Amino acid sequence: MRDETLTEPLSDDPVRNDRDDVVIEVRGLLSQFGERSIHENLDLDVVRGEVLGVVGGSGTGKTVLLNTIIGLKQPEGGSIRIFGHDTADMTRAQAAEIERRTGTLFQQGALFSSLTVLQNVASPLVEHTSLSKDTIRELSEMKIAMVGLKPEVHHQKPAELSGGMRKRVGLARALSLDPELLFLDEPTAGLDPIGAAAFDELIRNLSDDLGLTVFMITHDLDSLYAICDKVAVLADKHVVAKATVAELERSDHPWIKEYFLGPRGRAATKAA
Ligand SMILES: Nc1ncnc2c1ncn2[C@@H]1O[C@H](COP(=O)(O)OP(=O)(O)OP(=O)(O)O)[C@@H](O)[C@H]1O
Repeated sequence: MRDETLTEPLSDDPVRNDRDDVVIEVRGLLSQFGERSIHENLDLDVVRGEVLGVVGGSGTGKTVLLNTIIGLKQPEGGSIRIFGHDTADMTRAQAAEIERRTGTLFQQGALFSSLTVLQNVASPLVEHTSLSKDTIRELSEMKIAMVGLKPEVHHQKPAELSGGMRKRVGLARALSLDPELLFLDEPTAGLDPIGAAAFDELIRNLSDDLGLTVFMITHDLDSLYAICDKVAVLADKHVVAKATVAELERSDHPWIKEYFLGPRGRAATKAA
């Protein structure tokens, strides 16, 4: 159960929205590996058009939550609805439709090392559409330009690129099917502060321009302040709060307090 004291300083209902523009609805989620539970009774709503930051201590289950929402891990209990479809009860066609409407940037980029940048970005289009080769190439080139990469990279392999460029290629691939919903697992991890700020700005602009809903796991406080509309906090095996950073700064939860009001949190507040 959520700590009721936490709901006090936060807006309306911090975790559940009960609104019809909910894109992801998680209810009573139970996630386990063997006997060990990672999530218990976890509720979360992600609302259309919001950039949601997902934070929590190391090992609290942020990546497991993402993997469970996108269907890479089956939940042991509870329910998950994406675009109104219950993920436990979908036809293959519905699952394919959801895959087409979502894009994911995994923590390590998960690029195919033997393929060029262009081939990597094109791969979801090859898999999910019957477009001609020329159209796929043109669309992929557009996505590569959209994430701020030059045409010179088209024929390079991932290993020839910097970490920041690889992240951008991963983002271009995640955007290749024009998703409505984007999952990002620590997109700025491993980037220098300037590269991270540029990547943050890119995500915010994409969200604003394309109306994307973004689910972004991050440890990067600067990203939370710079681009997130709301932040969901994972602790004690569930989402203990979902609120704006300003609201979370007033929370009494010990982990949230330490996170936002500790030295790094204060530095990020000043910089924001
Ligand atoms: N395939 C697996 N088998 C067993 N345990 C797993 C597996 N995947 C994750 N776990 C465990 O689930 C817990 C949550 O892992 P997860 O990667 O979701 O944490 P996280 O919050 O994303 O952490 P970090 O911030 O360090 O990336 C960890 O204790 C991890 O060891």
